[in-house]
This record gives sequence, C-alpha cells and structure tokens, in this order.
Amino acid sequence: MNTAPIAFLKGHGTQNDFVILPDPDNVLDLPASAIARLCDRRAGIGGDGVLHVVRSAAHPEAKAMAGEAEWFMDYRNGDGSIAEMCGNGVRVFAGYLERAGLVDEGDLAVATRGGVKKVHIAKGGDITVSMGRAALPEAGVTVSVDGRSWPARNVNMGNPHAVAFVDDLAHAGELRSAPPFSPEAVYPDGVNIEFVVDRGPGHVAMRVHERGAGETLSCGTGACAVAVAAARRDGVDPAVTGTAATYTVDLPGGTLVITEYPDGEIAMTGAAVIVAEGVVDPALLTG
Ligand SMILES: N[C@@H](CCC[C@H](N)C(=O)O)C(=O)O
Repeated sequence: MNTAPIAFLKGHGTQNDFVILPDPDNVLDLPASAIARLCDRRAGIGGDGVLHVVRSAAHPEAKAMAGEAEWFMDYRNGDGSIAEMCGNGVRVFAGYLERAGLVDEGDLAVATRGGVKKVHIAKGGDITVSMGRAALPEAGVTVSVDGRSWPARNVNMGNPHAVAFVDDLAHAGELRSAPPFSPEAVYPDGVNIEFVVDRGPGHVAMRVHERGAGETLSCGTGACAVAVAAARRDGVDPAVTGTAATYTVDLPGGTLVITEYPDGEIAMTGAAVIVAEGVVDPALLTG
C-alpha cells in the first residue's frame, strides 16, 4: 500500500490530458480503482489517462525492451483499463522525461505495450513519434448514433480503431456513451471510434470516443488511424506510389500532422505540454 505523498505532474497533448506518475523503480501500487480515482475530474486530479513512468528494467511487461529503451510508458485509461498504446501519451511522456532531465532533446526510444517507439524532441518545439505501421484487418463494423449508421474501417495502431466518415461531426451526437457497433465480435476487447469529415485535400477533422475514457479532445493513435483510412479512401497508398502521404488532422483539442512513408511507418507530430506538478495524498488512491 502507498503511504507517503506521491509526486505527480499534469500534462496534455492537444488536450488529451494525463496524470503523470514518476515511479522509476515501479514501487507504486496502482490497481484500476486507484487510476480511476486519480482521473476523476471532480474528486481526483482529473485526466483521460495515467502515464506511469517506470524504468523498463523494473517492469515485468517491459523488461525485454530494456536494452532498447530505458523508460516504459505504463499507460492506463481513465477508467483504469490497460491499453496497448497512447500516441498523445508518448509525446507527453517524452516531454516529461526531458523536463525532468532524464533525457536530452533529440532522439530517444520509449517502451510501450505496443513495442518500442522512436521519439524526436525538437528544440523548444513539437515532438514527433514513429508510431509503427497500421494494420488494416478486412473485417469492419457498422457504427450507429441516434438512428444514423455508417460503415467503419478497421485500423489497428497497436490499439483498435473504427473509423467512420460522416457528413457532419455533429452527427456523432453527445458521445456520452460508447456508440453501438456491429458485429461486436470484430472488437472483442472494445474499440476507439473516430468520426471524420473532410476539410480539404489531405486535411480532415475528427471526434473520437475512446475505449476506457469516453469522448476525449484528441487521440494520437486515432489521428493516425484516421489519416491511413482517409488516404486509402482517397486512393493513396505510399507503399504503392513510393511517395510519403501527409494528412493534417484537426481535433477538438488541436491539430496533429500525420505522415505515412512508403515502408508503412507512420510519423505523428504535435505538441506536448506539462501544466502542473505536485503531490497526491495517498488516501486518494485507496478511497
Ligand atoms: N488517447 C490515446 C489512446 C489511449 C488508449 C485508448 N483509449 C485505448 O484504449 O486503446 C492516444 O492518444 O492514442
């Protein structure tokens, strides 16, 4: 059980916000209930998720990556569930490491449940993450909101996404609960659902309902999934043309720039901001 005050920081990437818990030796006891209490926007600190900052060598799920990446992003959704990857989270995680003096500007590697991600911290500027390749399973779903339905493309960025192109982002409704989709068997572990409209050539806007967090103001893996789905819909496949394709993705919390290269690698660039730091009363974690 945690008894001493627990250091935390608060940060966001395009307003996808996180409680950051530095815990290099992995000593904190963080059951799902503790994460949910931390992320509670009224009774806790508030956040879409938690970035638990642990040395890879000290975490059973990351030990094997310790040779490649010193730090492991143990990401948790706001409801306490575990996710494979968080694109905005990796930028904020890297921004925290740099601010704490644990890494320098420039290139570093971060271990995640979705594998090791290469990150570039530009001097005083945005952060770029090599997000890996998208998988595009054949099986898609139909997503419904308020009597309207859309076919949704299945895109896996380490975590699952369903991307639906709509005429108007307002058609996604209030997104207070997860939109129903069928067949449910396509996503046995749940899914992040993106609603997308066109803004112009290579330029889209989206809203997202995240698994484990509800509607958020941004989702990095979601923006990558949307960029790939938009490219394929537009007949663009860098693996075929041999030319990189870039999409600008507007989200309610800001803008991300996504580039897919001919080898399938996807780069995501955006801001990472730390807004506060302090200590948490350990009693918050136990309720
Ligand atoms: N906001 C994140 C994605 C976080 C994980 C997601 N909710 C899931 O459960 O897969 C991002 O920026 O990618």
